[in-house]
Amino acid sequence: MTFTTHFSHCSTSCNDNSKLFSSSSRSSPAIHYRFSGSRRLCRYRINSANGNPLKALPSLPISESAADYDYDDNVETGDSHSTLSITVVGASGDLAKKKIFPALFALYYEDWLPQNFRVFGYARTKMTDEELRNMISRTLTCRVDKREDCEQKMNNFLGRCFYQAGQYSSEEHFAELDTKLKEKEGGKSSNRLFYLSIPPNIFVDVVRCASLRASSATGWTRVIVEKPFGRDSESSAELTKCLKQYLTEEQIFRIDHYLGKELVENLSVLRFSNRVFEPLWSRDYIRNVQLIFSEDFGTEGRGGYFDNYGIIRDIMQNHLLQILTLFAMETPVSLDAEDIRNEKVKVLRSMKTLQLEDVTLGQYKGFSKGGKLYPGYTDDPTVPKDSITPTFAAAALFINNARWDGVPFLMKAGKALHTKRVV
Ligand SMILES: NC(=O)C1=CN([C@@H]2O[C@H](COP(=O)(O)OP(=O)(O)OC[C@H]3O[C@@H](n4cnc5c(N)ncnc54)[C@H](OP(=O)(O)O)[C@@H]3O)[C@@H](O)[C@H]2O)C=CC1
Ligand SMILES: O=C1O[C@H](COP(=O)(O)O)[C@@H](O)[C@H](O)[C@H]1O
Repeated sequence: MTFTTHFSHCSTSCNDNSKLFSSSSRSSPAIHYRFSGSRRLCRYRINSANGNPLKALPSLPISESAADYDYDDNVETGDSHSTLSITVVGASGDLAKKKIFPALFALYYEDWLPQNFRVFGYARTKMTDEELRNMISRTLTCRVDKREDCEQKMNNFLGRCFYQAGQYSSEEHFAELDTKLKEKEGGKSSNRLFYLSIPPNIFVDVVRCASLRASSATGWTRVIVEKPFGRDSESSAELTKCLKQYLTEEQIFRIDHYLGKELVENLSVLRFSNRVFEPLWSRDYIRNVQLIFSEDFGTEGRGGYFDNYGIIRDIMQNHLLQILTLFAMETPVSLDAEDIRNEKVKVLRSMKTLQLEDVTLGQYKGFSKGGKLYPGYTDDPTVPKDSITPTFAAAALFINNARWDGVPFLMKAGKALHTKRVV
């Protein structure tokens, strides 16, 4: 039997970050999960009723004038005495546009955010508040089965979005951000969340500037860090060391959004709660395991990040490796995060070091089809013309343990391929 894993497209969800928006500080762990001023407990998983991704409704028409939005400037937004300020650092980028702003809106739409929240975009690109709102409004969607008030909710959400331009290594610019945050927080006790939607090589600069000049003096400050966590084990260790100069471990939330995908989440349940599968889950019945990530679009302006990392660091080392370890691990003592992590580490330690002859690399070239021109990787203006960064990689990995000895785990990942699918 060949085991090929099918992954559905992403549902909006976070990993085990249940503490992310909670109002508790480290000294009061007992009240984790409850939003300040919120009516409900914080679960913040935003699947539609049938568990499928939130479906798109027509986007809000692009607003020409600021008057279209329900502005929130210093308006009392609830009865709570505290506020939540979410700053998306790298707000002009791909991840922010495609996933973070839509996910924040989904949280708001579903009533999972505290009453007094605001969203701030921060990046080097010059933008006004209105331009940020117009950019965000193009990506907002509502659930199909709950369309009521969708447009109104979008307007309300957009009215709570603000923008501050600045450099990532400038303490002065983060002090300006702090002034803006304070102005909108209106003297209330404030919790602050910084979402680092930027290339990892600038994480430390941002954390330094944000913690020295823009952290909350009256509530908690937390930071979400996106994969990849460094370029190699040395830079990853260095990154952790640097982050810890400014933050405690409890303030850092590392994200790999593939762990929030439905099938990935269900993998352990399928395996460990189903007695049919467990005896078949080994070299005796599985000839090979294939993990395939295929996108039908290229970098499209993301060269600033992608070209320094390439497809192995962008997809394989994190998303696909996480799935591989979940697939291959032994039964954990419990489904607690720490027990699962321990089993995953054992798989990684049993893996044979990857040999160069077991890897194939490639880079997509431009071509034309049916009169349409498809640009190559180095045609992207954000990519250096002489780049040799791989956009495609295939590798055969082996796990030297009793269960998987001799079974190849075939990983393939590529951008600008024929189809979009993760299999
Ligand atoms: N895109 C996606 O779907 C996903 C991305 N991620 C992760 O999110 C992070 C950001 O990715 P993504 O948004 O795609 O990347 P982008 O290339 O879109 O970069 C985000 C923003 O960072 C700034 N930036 C880009 N390159 C540089 C650079 N070399 N130096 C300083 N600033 C730079 C730019 O803002 P400005 O010029 O305005 O300052 C840009 O808009 C990465 O760690 C990635 O792994 C994780 C999951 C999914
Ligand atoms: O982490 C990343 O993931 C996206 C693909 O995510 P998906 O949820 O849309 O499958 C990828 O495009 C991007 O290069 C990478 O940084």
